Amino acid sequence: MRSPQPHRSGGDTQQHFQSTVSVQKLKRFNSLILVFRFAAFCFSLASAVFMLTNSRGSDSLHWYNFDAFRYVVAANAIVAIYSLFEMAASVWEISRNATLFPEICQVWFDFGHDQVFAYLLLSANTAGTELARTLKDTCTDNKAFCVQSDIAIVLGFAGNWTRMSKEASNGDHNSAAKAPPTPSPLRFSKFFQSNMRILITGGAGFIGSHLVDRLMENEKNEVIVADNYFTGSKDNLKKWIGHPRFELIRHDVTEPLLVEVDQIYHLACPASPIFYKYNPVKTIKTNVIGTLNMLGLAKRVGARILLTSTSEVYGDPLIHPQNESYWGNVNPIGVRSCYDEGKRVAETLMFDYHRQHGIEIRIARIFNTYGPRMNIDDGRVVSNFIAQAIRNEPLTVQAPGTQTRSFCYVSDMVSKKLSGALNDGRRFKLS
Ligand SMILES: O=c1ccn([C@@H]2O[C@H](COP(=O)(O)OP(=O)(O)O[C@H]3OC[C@@H](O)[C@H](O)[C@H]3O)[C@@H](O)[C@H]2O)c(=O)[nH]1
Repeated sequence: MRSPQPHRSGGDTQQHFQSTVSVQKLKRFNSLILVFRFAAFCFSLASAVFMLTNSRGSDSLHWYNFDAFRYVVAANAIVAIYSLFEMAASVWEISRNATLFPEICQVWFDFGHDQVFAYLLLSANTAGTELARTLKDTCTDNKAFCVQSDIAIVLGFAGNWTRMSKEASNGDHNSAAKAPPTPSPLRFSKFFQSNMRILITGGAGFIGSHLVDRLMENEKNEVIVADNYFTGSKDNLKKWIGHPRFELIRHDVTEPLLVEVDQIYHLACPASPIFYKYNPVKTIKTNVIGTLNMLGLAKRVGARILLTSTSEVYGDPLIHPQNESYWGNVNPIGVRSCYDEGKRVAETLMFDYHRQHGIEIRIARIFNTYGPRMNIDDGRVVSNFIAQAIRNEPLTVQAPGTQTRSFCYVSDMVSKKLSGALNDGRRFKLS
């Protein structure tokens, strides 16, 4: 089971995007497990107690004179005690939104061992049933333990059934997410502390270059920028060119990229309407094939990956402000669809790679960002207004004139939201 990182800070109460199973989903799932564990506990305990408290019957025979019945008591008592421990673990997990063990052990703890206990109960209760059947003819009122044994066996089978049902519920959860791919062995070396190698696609662009500046401040970071310079520019990165921890590659993300990195910030895509509408087919390719290529890379090298998505995944939203549970109102055939739908597919790919291959993902839906290094002819409203104001021209307000936007200054976007997003397990919201 892939689970969210324990909330170390415990204080992040915002609604978020996140890389893994949502906290609510985890809570629901752990609650379901708790119910199964409680049921198994009740049935097994009742079965064992039924046998142990059996003191009726004055004849010389008693249940403990028969191996099979002793086996029934022992198996049910073991399962009851173990279920008690499991229930305590469940309660702890639900209260902390966390899992008790590392991922691999957790899968075993949640499901793997259920079969062992289920078969223990099954074999014990089957043996008990066989014996009860043999004794049937000889069972009289004086041998009331036979009846109680039957009831205990039935309860034991019920315990077995709950364990098997819990195991069956694993299917859905297993598909929720796989364990992430293993990062490079150097990550865990005691002797060699490599730098964090970070790939930024679209790193020569407006937001990307600010992200480079921010990540280069940390001397433990090596930054590789891949950009095809369609809307980005080497000028944005000139202070880093030649720096030993920096590398700039002219590369189009629609082609595969073979690099060894620990983190990927996938920003590559024109973001301004006039640029993404210029070559819509290319825009879709960048979003779909480019994201596939980056996810393939993340899978191969075990890197975490962040996709910068957009507020445009909401299309022409019908609710304001948009929260993450809103799925949007998007025109699939409009002139902006290449970008809107492209980013939506990119988000889908991110989550499918996460669920299918365990890739650790982050998605940032960026709203309207402005600041230094924005192209003067970027076409977005802030740069347009500033350019028009400088030229003493009237400001153009496009129809209908009632539209609203959430604006964010680029350094806030980068320092508060993007740059740390791949370093911890916390989730985050962008607006
Ligand atoms: O000169 C202008 C330019 C734009 N506008 C209006 O201002 C609003 C904002 O438009 P912008 O072109 O700045 O861009 P948008 O907010 O639609 O999307 C932009 O910001 C969010 C990002 O995720 C997107 O990638 C980016 O396209 C629109 O309603 C637009 O019609 C004007 O009124 N005048």
